[in-house]
Amino acid sequence: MRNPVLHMINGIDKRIDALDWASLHEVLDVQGFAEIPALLQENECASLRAMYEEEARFRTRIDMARYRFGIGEYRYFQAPLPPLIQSLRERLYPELAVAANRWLLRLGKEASYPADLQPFLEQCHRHGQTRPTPLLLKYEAGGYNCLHQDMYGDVYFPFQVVFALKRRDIDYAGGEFLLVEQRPRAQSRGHALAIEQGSAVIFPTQRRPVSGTRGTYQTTLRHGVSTVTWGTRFSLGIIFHDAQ
Ligand SMILES: O=C(O)CCC(=O)C(=O)O
Ligand SMILES: [Fe+2]
Repeated sequence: MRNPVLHMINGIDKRIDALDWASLHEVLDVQGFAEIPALLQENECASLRAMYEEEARFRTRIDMARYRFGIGEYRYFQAPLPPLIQSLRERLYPELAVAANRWLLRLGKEASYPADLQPFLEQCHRHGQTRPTPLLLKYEAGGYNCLHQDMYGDVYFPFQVVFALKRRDIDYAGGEFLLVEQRPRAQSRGHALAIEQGSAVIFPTQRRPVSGTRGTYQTTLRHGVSTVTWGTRFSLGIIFHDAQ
């Protein structure tokens, strides 16, 4: 177990390095998604929530009902990203790129994801995807997010990460993070994840490889949020590919 005092004083970079990545990789390979326990501190969650009201930080605001995406609102940050979010994106990327390349190999494909975020973003930029995608989401009672995928152009990274920024059953109830896995020629399987404040889920953007008796096949995943029954739920989405 990590020393809780060290955990408090260490910056986010050190906290990410100190995660049990061996077990996260194993869990990702076996079940396709993995929970990261308490990575953000309470004051960090509070400061991220407070940013929501600072209009100048965002490039786009989406009223989900308008597009029939659900009920709630989200805002995409504009460049330059706040340092905490930049660090999360930069520091989570390299481990997830290792997993992404391992998944390509399992499918008999060549490893193609650069080891670091910057060259990956340059690939996005060459495809006209230049707008940053990290976002804050806010749902009031009655809010929800329909099952969806977040691809914003030809280039996309196969993992994304979502952080809960409010306390379950104290600040809000319901609002589980949903993942539905569509299996070829079989019924879909759903997962409802109750994420604690400061914790996160790593999940596949689009597909994941599954090893079967006749080799490796792929399932398709969609994610969303179940109805918030009371209170306000805030979350932070870290998407690694930029948008068109
Ligand atoms: O609010 C949530 O937990 C869902 C976030 C989401 O859709 C995303 O990060 O792409
Ligand atoms: Fe999403």
